[in-house]
Amino acid sequence: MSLEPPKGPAGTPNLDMDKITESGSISGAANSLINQVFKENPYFAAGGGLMILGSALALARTGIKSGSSLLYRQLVVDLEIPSKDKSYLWFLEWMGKYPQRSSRHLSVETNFIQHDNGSVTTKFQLVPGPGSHLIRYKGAFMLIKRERSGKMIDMTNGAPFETVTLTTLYRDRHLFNELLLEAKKMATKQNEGKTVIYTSWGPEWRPFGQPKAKRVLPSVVLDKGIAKGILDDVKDFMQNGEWYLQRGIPYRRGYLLHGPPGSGKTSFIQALAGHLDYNICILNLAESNLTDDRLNHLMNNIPERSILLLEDVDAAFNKRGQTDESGFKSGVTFSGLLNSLDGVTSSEETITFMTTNHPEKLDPAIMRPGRIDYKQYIGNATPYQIEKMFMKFYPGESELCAEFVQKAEGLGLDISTAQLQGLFVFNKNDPQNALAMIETLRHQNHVFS
Ligand SMILES: Nc1ncnc2c1ncn2[C@@H]1O[C@H](COP(=O)(O)OP(=O)(O)OP(=O)(O)O)[C@@H](O)[C@H]1O
Repeated sequence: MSLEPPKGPAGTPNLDMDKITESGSISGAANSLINQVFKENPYFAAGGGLMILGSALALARTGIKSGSSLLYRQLVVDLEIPSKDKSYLWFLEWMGKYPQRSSRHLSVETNFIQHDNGSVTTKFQLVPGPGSHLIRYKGAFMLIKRERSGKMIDMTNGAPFETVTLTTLYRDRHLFNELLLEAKKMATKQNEGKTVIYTSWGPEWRPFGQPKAKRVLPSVVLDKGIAKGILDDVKDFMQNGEWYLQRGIPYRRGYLLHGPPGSGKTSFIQALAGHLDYNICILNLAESNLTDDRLNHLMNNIPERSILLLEDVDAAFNKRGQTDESGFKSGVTFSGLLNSLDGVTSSEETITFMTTNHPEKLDPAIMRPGRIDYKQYIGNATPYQIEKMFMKFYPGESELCAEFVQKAEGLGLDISTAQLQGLFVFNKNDPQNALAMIETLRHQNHVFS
């Protein structure tokens, strides 16, 4: 049987037809069909064929693309760390110190480091800049891409949003966790023996400068028994989480330290945080741009192991929109503060310290247990404190100390411990002169010069 090739539209004989044999195989039939469709078909010849070919190619390309992306997804795995996440800075710092990396784009981060003796040095750290970087971690290759979003800006600080994407083979995905833990450990180690001070930055907490060397508790001299009383209470609270849980009581405790300026309220809370190995989140309620919403958000998102310190808590008791003598206008309302205090719900314990120079301005509603559970007056220097502070500055000078205390009492001095410290700092190595200058302290706002 022979397959008679169909003639083309123009009646021209097809060259391929010559190759068709008498045997009439199936392949011959297919060829003939192809010829029919592609070569002798008038639509195909008129360009329709090109269209089909084009579409077929496009389809094939899409197929290859999605096939390869499917393969990519099967073989590799990405981890995205947005700049809003806590581990973002840890990772950059870790990467800055990681030896096996090939980074061509670097960014500088300048930090000031406070040493135990109080001196400060500057440290420049080169961290991977925006772009791609390749590292080898525990035998696996990882592609690190740091990208800045051109459009999105963090409204709180004007900085562009960034992300770091880590890509590695699927089988090595467990290394992500190990890497992040290592980065966290490195960051925590740097803060060992130090107190991190957080301040509010828009709606979030950010470390304020470098972690500070811990202030030891005895360096803050309070009147007899005060420091011990607070410390015992905090410790007792921290050891009784189970007790609170079993009774369904929110696991939080509020402390109010009130008294004149410069009596050591803030210093004591910082030293207490250091003693308990806690960090501290400081919020000043007199801040003009602090609103109820921001306060609520901040109080519900305190970094772990941190004491919350609300300074000038009386600011919330001014009527909304009212400005004080210094022109401050607080956006935090009384009900906003109460709601935030009541709303703090954390599985961890929440320790809130509040300070004020004007306890008389506080509404009694804040004294309800759960808001303020422990109230302590921290006043001006008592003879007990004067003696302790003198001996702290001039060890071994007990005779001069007794004279100093007697003179202070005789003068009826009502001065803050900060003023006393000022006199001793001015006469660093001269207790005799400190004694001679004691009268200057009678003028409350005296500046030593
Ligand atoms: N009792 C104290 N013992 C040791 N240092 C003190 C004491 N009181 C004040 N100082 C020193 O005085 C300075 C101011 O103290 P601090 O800020 O703690 O006072 P404050 O009571 O919180 O004041 P304010 O009410 O104005 O916030 C600090 O340098 C601190 O070291």
